[in-house]
Amino acid sequence: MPPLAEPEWCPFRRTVTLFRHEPLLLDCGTAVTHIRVACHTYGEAREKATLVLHALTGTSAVHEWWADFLGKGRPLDPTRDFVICANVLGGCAGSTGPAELPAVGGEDMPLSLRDMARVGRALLEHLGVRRVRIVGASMGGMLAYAWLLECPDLVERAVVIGAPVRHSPWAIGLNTAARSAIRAAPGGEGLKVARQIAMLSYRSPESFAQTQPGQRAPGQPAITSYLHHQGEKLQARFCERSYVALTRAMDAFQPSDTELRSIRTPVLAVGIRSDVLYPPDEVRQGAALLPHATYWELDSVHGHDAFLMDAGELPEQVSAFLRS
Ligand SMILES: CC(=O)SCCNC(=O)CCNC(=O)[C@H](O)C(C)(C)COP(=O)(O)OP(=O)(O)OC[C@H]1O[C@@H](n2cnc3c(N)ncnc32)[C@H](O)[C@@H]1OP(=O)(O)O
Ligand SMILES: N[C@@H](CCO)C(=O)O
Repeated sequence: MPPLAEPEWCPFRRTVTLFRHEPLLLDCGTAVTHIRVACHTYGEAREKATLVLHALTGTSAVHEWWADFLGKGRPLDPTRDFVICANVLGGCAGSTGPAELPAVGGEDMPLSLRDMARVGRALLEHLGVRRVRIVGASMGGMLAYAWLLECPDLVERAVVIGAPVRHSPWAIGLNTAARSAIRAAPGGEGLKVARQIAMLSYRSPESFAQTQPGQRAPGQPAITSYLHHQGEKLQARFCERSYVALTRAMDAFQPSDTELRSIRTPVLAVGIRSDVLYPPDEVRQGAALLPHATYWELDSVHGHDAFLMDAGELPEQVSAFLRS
């Protein structure tokens, strides 16, 4: 997606790239140095900030993918708040990626969501931020739970949208099939298939019945050319090694009930009525383990990706929770 023009309401937007030279111990037992973090900030720097945690293929450029949420009078309001979003460790949008980390056992270093939270803590220290409210969706929502476990001293409130407290066999299975496709056809073709599998889980039968009915060309169902197009789009903008690293980190995120019950921070957990990847009952039941979680459900037919494409009343709900 080409960069959008700088919005008028956001005079302080900038990109910061942090280099952390001190060693950081990762969950796999390896200490890494020279970690790079690419981030966008919106609004004037303050000690208290709102941290946005992006989804699997997202970037730190929130203004490019979450316009309903960022802006004056919106949940992420740079005229009132210091808003930060960083590309995750292991991503491919400016932060240190798998190819830049040492291999472990001949394979790319395994990364965890807690490792990503630790890198985030270093970023906040660099920016002079002492307290955050966090908002994450999808992988970013799981990462929010990792923050609550890893950095409870920093987080005041958390909004978790369309995300489970741990990855289910169903979600791991989908990722397993995606990684098998990448392994079977490295170099880009497998990543396209991985995206096709993922897109089926990001929407819903009803969504596709509405948006992709009939044929695109004689003999070609619309959904078929749609999935091919989505595969091509991801292959053009994403790295297969990051895809493997990030999906592995999500699959490995398995906090115990006891750990989740120890979270004292107020949480708003949002389920999406038609989400087949993380069904709303799973989101609600997981959040119920937390002593201070409330649940709200977004009524959309468009499945998991509704937080990006059919947010409805979600921005108002998030604003109300963050400001309460
Ligand atoms: C909290 C977070 O961090 S979320 C992270 C944000 N994620 C990202 O920014 C990256 C991920 N982005 C996305 O997943 C997407 O941009 C979404 C979900 C926001 C929207 O998906 P889109 O692909 O833009 O929308 P949609 O599903 O309607 O598809 C539209 C595209 O498919 C094409 N298309 C639609 N139907 C068909 C068809 N039958 N055959 C071929 N092409 C088709 C359209 O022409 C359009 O193409 P273009 O994007 O090249 O212009
Ligand atoms: N469609 C979004 C959400 C996936 O969880 C993405 O590609 O990152």
